Amino acid sequence: MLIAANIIIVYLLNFDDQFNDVPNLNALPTAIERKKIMIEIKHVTKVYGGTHKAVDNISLTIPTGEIIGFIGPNGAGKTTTIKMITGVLNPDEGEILINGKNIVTQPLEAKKEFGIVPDNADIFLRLKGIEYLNFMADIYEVDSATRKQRIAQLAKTFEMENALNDKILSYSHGMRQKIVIMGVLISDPNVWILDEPMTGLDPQSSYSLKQMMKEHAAKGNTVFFSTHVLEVAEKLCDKVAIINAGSIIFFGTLEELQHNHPNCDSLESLFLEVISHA
Ligand SMILES: Nc1ncnc2c1ncn2[C@@H]1O[C@H](COP(=O)(O)OP(=O)(O)OP(=O)(O)O)[C@@H](O)[C@H]1O
Repeated sequence: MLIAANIIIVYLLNFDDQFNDVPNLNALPTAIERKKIMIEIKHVTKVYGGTHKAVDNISLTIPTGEIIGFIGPNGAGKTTTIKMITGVLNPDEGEILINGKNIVTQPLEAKKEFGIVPDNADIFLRLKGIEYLNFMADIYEVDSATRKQRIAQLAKTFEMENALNDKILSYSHGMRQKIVIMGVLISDPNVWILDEPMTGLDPQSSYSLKQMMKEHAAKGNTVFFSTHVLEVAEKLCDKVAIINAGSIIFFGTLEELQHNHPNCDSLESLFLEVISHA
């Protein structure tokens, strides 16, 4: 009896040791999942034209389960960074891993881990919306039952049901943005990377997208998006990364940012303060 009790105690102690930083055992799988690192940017530099350092030795570690806002003034290096994360451009120095896959040396494996909404939604203009969605579903091997269900759901969310049989060429800017977002979401990637995703969206679609971003992160996934709209970043993000002239000048929570600058009462004033001292 005593031996059995000892075995149970030793087991419980070891169990507790393994998870001693997890406060709630009911939340165990999510807590462990959230410790995973999804995007690792290590000492990355990009030089245009041999001389212009658009991105200068930046490092960011982005875990799962969080929404990260990427903010900075015009020309700071946001799009260049996003293009390197997604394999559109190769860094001149450093490396980028998406869920452990190197975007330069393992591009096919790395690209399966994320979906990208680029800043320019003018793509595949000669295709009909539905053809584009099926094309994206084919690339990511989404089976027909799943794609049918996702297309119906996304079309409803973004109020695009009546537009899917029209050519993308005939769409407004906002509708083009919506079809690109739908094309990304159809494969349900773990990591969402979005470059200025709210631009051109009407209030309802913008609201829906923000809700979807929150739900996606709450499920233990990662959302990384650039924006100039600081109110959006303020309300939506778990953390912000601020880039200025190619360098990361802050990465952390808004509380941490505010702690460093107690006189500022909004992300806008914090942002202006940080940029002015950079
Ligand atoms: N293809 C290119 N060739 C040369 N220079 C470039 C190229 N693309 C960007 N740049 C320069 O690199 C810098 C960073 O540009 P980038 O587009 O990454 O900034 P950004 O933060 O996304 O800006 P914005 O908020 O205005 O979209 C800028 O000085 C820009 O002029």
